[in-house]
Amino acid sequence: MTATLEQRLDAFRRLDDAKLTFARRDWFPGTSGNLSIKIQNDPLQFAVTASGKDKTKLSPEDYLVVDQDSRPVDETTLKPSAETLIHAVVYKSFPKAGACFHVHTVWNNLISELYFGQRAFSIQGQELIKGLGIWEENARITVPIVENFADIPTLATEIEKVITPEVPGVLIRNHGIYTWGGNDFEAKRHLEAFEFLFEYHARWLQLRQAVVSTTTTN
Ligand SMILES: CSC[C@@H](O)[C@@H](O)C(=O)COP(=O)(O)O
Ligand SMILES: [Zn+2]
Repeated sequence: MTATLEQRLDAFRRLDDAKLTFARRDWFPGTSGNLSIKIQNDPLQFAVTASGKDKTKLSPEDYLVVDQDSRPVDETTLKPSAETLIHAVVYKSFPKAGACFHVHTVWNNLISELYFGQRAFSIQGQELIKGLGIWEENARITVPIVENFADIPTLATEIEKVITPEVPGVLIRNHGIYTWGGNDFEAKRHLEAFEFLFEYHARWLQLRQAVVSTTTTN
């Protein structure tokens, strides 16, 4: 069964909302980023951003529906995001995922490079970890980091190997983050929580260094 017009329009409208919210935060520099919302599981179909668009704007040609092989369901001149395979990996790995968002920010890039040696970034005891749906006291989360392979099937395979249901995100080295959730509301909350944690940690390292330098020079 294929997605109905009503389901498509609902997914496109939700993508518009998420896209404009993230665009206001400058989370799509240089046309980077891609977003998807799942329409159905069996067979898998999801709405995804078209490749190379200015994601700070709305147009009638912003999204298309693709299948489990990341191929357009309808005849169209639009090209799905170059990274559609990664969205497909997320939906196939976690059938409860309903939306998947990808952004490039300075903070997620800095953290991905700083901790690439460990292939993971861990943080503990931050209130915003609850924004990831993890409510345990003094929780510690670990976000995997993969190499930024130019070959997207390779990148998608590497991501498939490291993503877990416990932490809804993966960093790509010097590239960006993929995060997901049960629906667009949850995926947005996860993305905001991750970005807060990355920025907090990077700024904390800077401030700590500044304090150490002042105390050692005085
Ligand atoms: C223009 S830099 C970003 C791209 O290389 C890619 O990483 C990206 O996020 C957007 O690709 P797109 O094909 O528009 O979905
Ligand atoms: Zn990207």
